[in-house]
Amino acid sequence: MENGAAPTAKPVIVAIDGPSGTGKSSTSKAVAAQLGLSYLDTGAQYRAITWWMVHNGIDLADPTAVAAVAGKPEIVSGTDPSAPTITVDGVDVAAPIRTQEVTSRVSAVSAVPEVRTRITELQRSLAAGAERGIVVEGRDIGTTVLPDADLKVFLTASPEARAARRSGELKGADLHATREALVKRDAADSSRKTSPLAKADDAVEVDTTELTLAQVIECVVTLVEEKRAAK
Ligand SMILES: Nc1ncnc2c1ncn2[C@@H]1O[C@H](COP(=O)(O)OP(=O)(O)O)[C@@H](O)[C@H]1O
Ligand SMILES: Nc1ccn([C@@H]2O[C@H](COP(=O)(O)OP(=O)(O)O)[C@@H](O)[C@H]2O)c(=O)n1
Repeated sequence: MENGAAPTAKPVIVAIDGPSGTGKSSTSKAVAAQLGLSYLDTGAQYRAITWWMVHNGIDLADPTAVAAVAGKPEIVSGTDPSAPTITVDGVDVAAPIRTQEVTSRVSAVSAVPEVRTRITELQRSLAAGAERGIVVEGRDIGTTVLPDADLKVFLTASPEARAARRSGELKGADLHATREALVKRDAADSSRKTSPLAKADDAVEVDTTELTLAQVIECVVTLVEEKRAAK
């Protein structure tokens, strides 16, 4: 090796998909931080474009109107797992994209093919630029965005466990209402025509219902290390 430098490890690409509240964000951030990889929350990108549409008074019930402006907002994602960021036209939208207003509308916007094409391009370009590799979490990463990922994980959990986790986050939120909203969003995301929420045939499925977050993180880190060793 020239100058005695250690051989550079090949970048590793990890796709983590699954419905809401299965632990994708928490797991992906921790795995990326532990392994020195970049991290991309693709749900935040769909939330950001939805926020921009709401902010600009676009009629979200009209897919043609949404498609017509899909290329307008500039969405920038920071991929450091210890401090992920998201801006739209230079505005920090990390907080406003988590409001109920955005959460209840994001499935309608993310179902529009022109929106998906635009956001998918951004995701592929960020993944290609990640020098050490990246953990990308979402709904269609293993099936559509990065079908050649080194490792694909599909997280699941019972609707009850997922609702309990979510209402724990949204202080005071009604458990039943949270469960209903979550199941409704999953149904919309799974039934859309373009790139629905789905497990890739070659994804490892991990049911997190009875696992602690630490156990899920350990399981995924082990899977990544096995793949890395085999590269
Ligand atoms: N295995 C787990 N057990 C208990 N709580 C969890 C587990 N995984 C994640 N959580 C918690 O559930 C909530 C939702 O997790 P998150 O990672 O945001 O899920 P997702 O990205 O799939 O929507 C967070 O508050 C997180 O700390
Ligand atoms: N790869 C992805 C990621 C998210 N999404 C959309 O974005 C929404 C928000 O995703 P999210 O990951 O922030 O959702 P939560 O897991 O935080 O509830 C989803 O309900 C989908 O409509 C998508 O269509 N494709």
